[in-house]
Amino acid sequence: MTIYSKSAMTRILAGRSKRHQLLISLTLMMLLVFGASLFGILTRPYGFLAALWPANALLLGLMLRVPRLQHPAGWLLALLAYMAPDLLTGGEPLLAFALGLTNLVFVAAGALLYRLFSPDPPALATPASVLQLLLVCIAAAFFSMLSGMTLVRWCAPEWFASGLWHMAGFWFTSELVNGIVILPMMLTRAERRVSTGKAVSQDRLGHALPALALMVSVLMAVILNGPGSIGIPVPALLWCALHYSTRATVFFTAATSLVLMSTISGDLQGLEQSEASLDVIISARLGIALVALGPLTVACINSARNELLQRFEYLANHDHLTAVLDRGGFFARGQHLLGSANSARAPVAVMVLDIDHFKSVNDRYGHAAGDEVLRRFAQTIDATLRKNDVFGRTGGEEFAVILEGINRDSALGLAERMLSEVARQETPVAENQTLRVTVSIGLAWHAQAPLNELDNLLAEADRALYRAKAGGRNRVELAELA
Ligand SMILES: Nc1nc2c(ncn2[C@@H]2O[C@H](COP(=O)(O)OP(=O)(O)OP(=O)(O)O)[C@@H](O)[C@H]2O)c(=O)[nH]1
Repeated sequence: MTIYSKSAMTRILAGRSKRHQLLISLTLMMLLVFGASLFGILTRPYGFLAALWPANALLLGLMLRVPRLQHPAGWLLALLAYMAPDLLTGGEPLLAFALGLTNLVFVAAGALLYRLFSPDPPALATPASVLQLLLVCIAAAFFSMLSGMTLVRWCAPEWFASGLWHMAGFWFTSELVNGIVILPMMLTRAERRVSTGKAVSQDRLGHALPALALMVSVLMAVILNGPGSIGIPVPALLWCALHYSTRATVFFTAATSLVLMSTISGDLQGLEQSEASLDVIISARLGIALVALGPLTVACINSARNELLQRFEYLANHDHLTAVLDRGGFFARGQHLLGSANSARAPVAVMVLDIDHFKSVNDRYGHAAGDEVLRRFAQTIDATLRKNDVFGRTGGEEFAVILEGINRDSALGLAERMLSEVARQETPVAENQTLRVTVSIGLAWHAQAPLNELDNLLAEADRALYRAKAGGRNRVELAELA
């Protein structure tokens, strides 16, 4: 199953008061906007718009992930953080204000549009979310462009010497490409993949190949630097999308796009802002933005497919009532554990657990109550086990456990603890009525895991279980081994 881990921001904010959390979030937001704007300003040719402007997409992503930042104080502080680097680098106060407001228009429009799609914070996880990203970025870039064409033009008419339409195209594509390339980094959650059981060291070079191919193709694109350069990294990016997680693909796509953008914008530095050079940059930016959608979509489809496969695998190996391994899953994992215990010459313990007089629970309280007893019983036993122990439901009210590297006394002690935990557990079976059940356990322990089928070990434990039942139930019996 794919499990999403906590974001860095969530970890920083954990355990603090709400006010304290808001203060930390606002400070981090200001630092982010300030740093990203400063970086953008350094890529800005003299008297012109920046070649790379990640600040807006970063701020939008942050506001979407931490919605309480969308607060009057948040907007005001963000405006100041936009203006500060401009002023520190000798910018005109009025122009810095107009640019800051225009940047906020992108962020506010994006946040509003995402909220129209869904009240929940968006995540880049499905192909539909890539389409949503495109629509939001087009609309936000359009509104930001309108603001730029009015507010900024009024403050710095010289920026518009190359003509209104060209400037509109330049502004729009700049916001669009930065949005499509940067925003996914803020909207993708880390995926923790469940191990498939394959060797971890499996072909490290093979794992690195897509990334290496991408580096080579980006290098080729930079060296050739022609109109077709944008397409050169596409096959390698698609390979990365099929091979790595969505988050890694998002990172590779962003890095590739930023390299391509700075290469193309680098050509602008020192050039006259001729209509021809602006045309090239506008079309290149559009191309980069739209090309980036390909790997993002493939990564989302691939990750949704992997998640589905993992879900199927889970369903195929787990009992739907108790959520522990079913008979097939238990045998597959148990046999694997037995094999590794045998290779390590480690001791192994196998237990068979059977709830006592379970038939009478069904007969007296009904099948639903019996099901609840089974669920709670499974949870109780599971809570006594370690991560590597294998526990499953092997029959109706019969369960089994296999443990590696445990000595005889510890195995017996654990089984005794299971008896007492189960006997303590109360299960509601009717209104104002709870029920306690007991369990009998047959335990087979080997000082060194035998090269045996799991079936045989279970049969040994089963014979011990039979004696536990015959001996009065609610007890553990140790198998007498040859
Ligand atoms: N509620 C419920 N009952 C189940 C399920 N699977 C099996 N059972 C019941 O479990 C009972 C097992 O009863 P028996 O094998 O006679 O054993 P017991 O009553 O526990 O008696 P001892 O094992 O000898 O202590 C049967 O009544 C089955 O119908 C299930 O998924 N849900």
